[in-house]
Amino acid sequence: MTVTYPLLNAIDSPADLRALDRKQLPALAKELRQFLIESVSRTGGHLSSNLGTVELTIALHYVFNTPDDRIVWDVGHQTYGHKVLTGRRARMPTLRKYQGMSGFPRRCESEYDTFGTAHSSTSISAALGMAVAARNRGEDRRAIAVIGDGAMSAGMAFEALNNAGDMRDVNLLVILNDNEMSISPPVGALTQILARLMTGRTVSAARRAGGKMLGVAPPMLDFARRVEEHVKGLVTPGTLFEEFGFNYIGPIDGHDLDALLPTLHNLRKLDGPHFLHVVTRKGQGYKLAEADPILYHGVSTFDHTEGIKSSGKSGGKLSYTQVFSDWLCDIAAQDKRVVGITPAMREGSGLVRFAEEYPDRYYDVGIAEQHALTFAAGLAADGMKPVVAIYSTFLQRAYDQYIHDIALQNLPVVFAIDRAGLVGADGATHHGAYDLSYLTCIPNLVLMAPADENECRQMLYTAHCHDGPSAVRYPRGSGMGVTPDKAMTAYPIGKAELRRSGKKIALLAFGAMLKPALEVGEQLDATVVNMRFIKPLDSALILELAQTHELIVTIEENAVIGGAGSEVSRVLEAAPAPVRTLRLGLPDRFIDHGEQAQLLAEVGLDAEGIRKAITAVYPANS
Ligand SMILES: Cc1ncc(C[n+]2csc(CCOP(=O)(O)OP(=O)(O)O)c2C)c(N)n1
Ligand SMILES: CC(=O)[C@@H](O)[C@H](O)COP(=O)(O)O
Ligand SMILES: [Mg+2]
Repeated sequence: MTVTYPLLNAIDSPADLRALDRKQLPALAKELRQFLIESVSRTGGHLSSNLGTVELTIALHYVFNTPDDRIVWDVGHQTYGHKVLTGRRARMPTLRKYQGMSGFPRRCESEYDTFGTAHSSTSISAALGMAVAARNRGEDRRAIAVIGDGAMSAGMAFEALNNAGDMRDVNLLVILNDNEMSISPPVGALTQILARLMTGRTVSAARRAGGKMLGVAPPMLDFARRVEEHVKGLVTPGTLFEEFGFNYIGPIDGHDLDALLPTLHNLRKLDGPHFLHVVTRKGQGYKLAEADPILYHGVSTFDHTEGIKSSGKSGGKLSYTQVFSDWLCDIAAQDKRVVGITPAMREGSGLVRFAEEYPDRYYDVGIAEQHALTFAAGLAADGMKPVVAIYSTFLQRAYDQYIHDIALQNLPVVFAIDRAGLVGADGATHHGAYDLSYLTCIPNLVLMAPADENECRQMLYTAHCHDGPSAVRYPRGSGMGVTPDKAMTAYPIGKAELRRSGKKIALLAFGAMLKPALEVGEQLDATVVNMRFIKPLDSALILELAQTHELIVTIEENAVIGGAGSEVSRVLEAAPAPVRTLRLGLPDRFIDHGEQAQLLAEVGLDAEGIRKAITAVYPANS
């Protein structure tokens, strides 16, 4: 059955939307929701968050004069409706595809994408900047931050609230999109405060208590009422946000246009900082996503009439994440000191099984990477063996905590760094492109990159055995398909593995780059080394190869600037005679979204690209 979208197909900009009669908006919402289900089921992407913000997106573009009024979408994974309504409906089939539309707002993509997001909790800071710019230039426009309850748990959001609440003459609207859900089940005290408000448990409990006292003398009843008001004042987030200097409104139903439109119209006329609390359901309008918003948070292509089939191993191979998941449970069984920590990425980082088997040793700290690391440092300082499971890109947010709280104190924290290298569809904001550069320069770290799934398991064990900070960085998805050995054996620290002996050229491969390096090594009859350790490097082997080869090539899926190759060059300074080097890695530019294989080919890190780069500087068989 072909679905038609008469209202949606007539909207090429918010001006077209604003020309509609408001009575047409519920029908538009129905069309937009169905369009998103159809489109995202064909391309993959973020689904349940987008379904939960259909009415809010329509209401915002209907009431506010976008793009003059600025909307900043926190995380930005919920902006597919925004993109459709701002002239990009026809581009939805290219969503997150190579050279197609981004899955997040991007300033270069549209004037309606006022700020690039994807890492969470930046929207209030950015919107405040825009609001101050408007005030300083005497422009009458509004800045609106739309932030989820998960993103609200990050310290940066409160830093911005604290700063904004002090600026009475700035027109800023913060909209909390509260669906009681992050990617994993909600955690933290803020969740409790919001939940209490929304269910009204505390207030109605006080009211019931008051009711029971109906039979008693009026003074007591009055006292009960005062208790209720006091309790309500204490627990409502309105108090929390009003203490920050905001005028708190809500909670209102974020799917009810009859509530959203008048509220936003009124707020548009008010000056100063305001905080609107809307309640939505993640996955709204698609029963399967409503029932499991986490499963439908980020989806691959699927048949939306049947829903997602259970996601097992990809193509029969274990993913690196699954290797980590199994290892963590195995090491936890052996060592009671082991605890697992995630900053709100239980599913993505592979902690679901650990959370089920070791609930009292599992910590989801919310979207709070900085806190996650120093929390781990505190645990390690007092004899525990914390394992922080974290995406490479999100580790960037906790860089000083890594240096100041863990490395400087030489504390035994294990980092399981997932999504290292090019991640694919999420693009430039999510590639794990820099961890080898930003970690190698810090003292006290043992830093490893596995060539396959078995090495991943053994390296995690090596990290566990090391008495100091240690990290294993591995890519998104599966590896060579090598089944991990059940037995866990620690590698000798700083020792590489010679995989092929050849002539003249030596290829030093880091991590998953071993696979293409072996292919090229065969073609060029080159020596191939599985380096295993980025820190400490196997300097003895490097210097030995320098004396028997004419060209040393390093290959890493990390920025070539400051990466593993730079460290090899530094070791070669001690070589008795100079040797030619060639460093291959990610170029000094941001890499957009696409399939991982497409992106590796684009940057010349597939076998063909590596071979071409070598023969360009060192003609084959010369
Ligand atoms: C700094 C950072 N850490 C982790 C993530 C991964 N992440 C993407 S969406 C999300 C949950 C966001 O929850 P919420 O703000 O409530 O939005 P919802 O998905 O519920 O609409 C997380 C943790 C991120 N994007 N940025
Ligand atoms: C929006 C966000 O940051 C996460 O949803 C991220 O897209 C998850 O990435 P993976 O799909 O690699 O787990
Ligand atoms: Mg949420």
